[in-house]
Amino acid sequence: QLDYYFYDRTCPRLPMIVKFGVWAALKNDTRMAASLLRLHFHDCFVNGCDGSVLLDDMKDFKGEKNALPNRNSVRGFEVIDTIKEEVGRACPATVSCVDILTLVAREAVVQSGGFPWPVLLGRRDGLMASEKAANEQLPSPLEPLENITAKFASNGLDLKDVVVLSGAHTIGFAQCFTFKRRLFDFKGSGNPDPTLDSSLLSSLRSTCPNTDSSDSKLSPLDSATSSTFDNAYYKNLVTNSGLLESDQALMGDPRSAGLVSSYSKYPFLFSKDFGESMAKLGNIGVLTGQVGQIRKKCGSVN
Ligand code: HEM
Ligand SMILES: [Ca+2]
Ligand SMILES: [Ca+2]
Repeated sequence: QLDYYFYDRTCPRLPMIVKFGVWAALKNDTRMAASLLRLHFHDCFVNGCDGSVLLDDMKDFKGEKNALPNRNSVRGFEVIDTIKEEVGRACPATVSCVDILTLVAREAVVQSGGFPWPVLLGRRDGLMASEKAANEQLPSPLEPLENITAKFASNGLDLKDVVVLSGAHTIGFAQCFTFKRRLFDFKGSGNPDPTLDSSLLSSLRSTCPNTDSSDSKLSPLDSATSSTFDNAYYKNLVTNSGLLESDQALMGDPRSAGLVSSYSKYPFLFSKDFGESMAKLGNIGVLTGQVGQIRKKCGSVN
């Protein structure tokens, strides 16, 4: 029921407004590309792509913004709100917040040097959000690949999608607390993670000293090219230079390691597969037809 031309007649300026809105946001803050891409992922993994992540706490439910994986971590809501207002001026009550977020995620990748992919449109905004579902369904960097793969599987995504979509970590940053146990006392061993390159280890230890006060310091997910959407993420994994445990864990299973190796050698293959997996991600649990609504403001239901 989604289609590529959904707003062609009703909002022809939509693509330009999204493009400009993302450009203006990245001009001030290149990291925002990563944050917007992640916001789309965190929406689609919790009750499908329905804009739930954008909702503030309401009278009858707690939103997802304060769920553990999101609190003090996801960002970019103001960018979505600004674009939504602009779209609303051009085409009142026409374009859903979730479609804007989906288009923004692609635009963020393209403006960071990645390739575009076709995006189906016509998703409608959901009426609720769930802090509990966000806590339960979003993957943690500390859980094993099997668990992460199971969370993807419950959204209709397979191991290949896990490997391909993890490539989103070619841009953006992580806070020290998300990977710190690799640096000092890995799983109670008293030693650092043996699958962490020693020169990366020493530079991470200087960014993230072994004190609680370093917990929110930032380190690039891709130490080679943190603001370019390329295949350097996979090259890093091949040389034990992934940042998160869940990143480096892709080398720990022969099936995922094989894919990592291919993407490290063939950037075009990565771009093609990334687009295909992003299209799958963007179609998870969508609302169409008369279900849901077109929100007036992305932070609240009408
Ligand atoms: C495979 C399981 C995944 C895990 C365990 C994971 C975990 C994380 C963690 C812990 C961070 C750092 C958050 C912080 O420090 O505040 C992060 C950042 C990020 N994640 Fe993931 N992630 C996963 C998959 C994905 C997917 C599928 C995408 C998008 C398609 C994605 C896109 C991003 C981006 C772009 C950032 C950087 C955000 C920024 O700089 O604001 N991640 N992820
Ligand atoms: Ca959602
Ligand atoms: Ca990169």
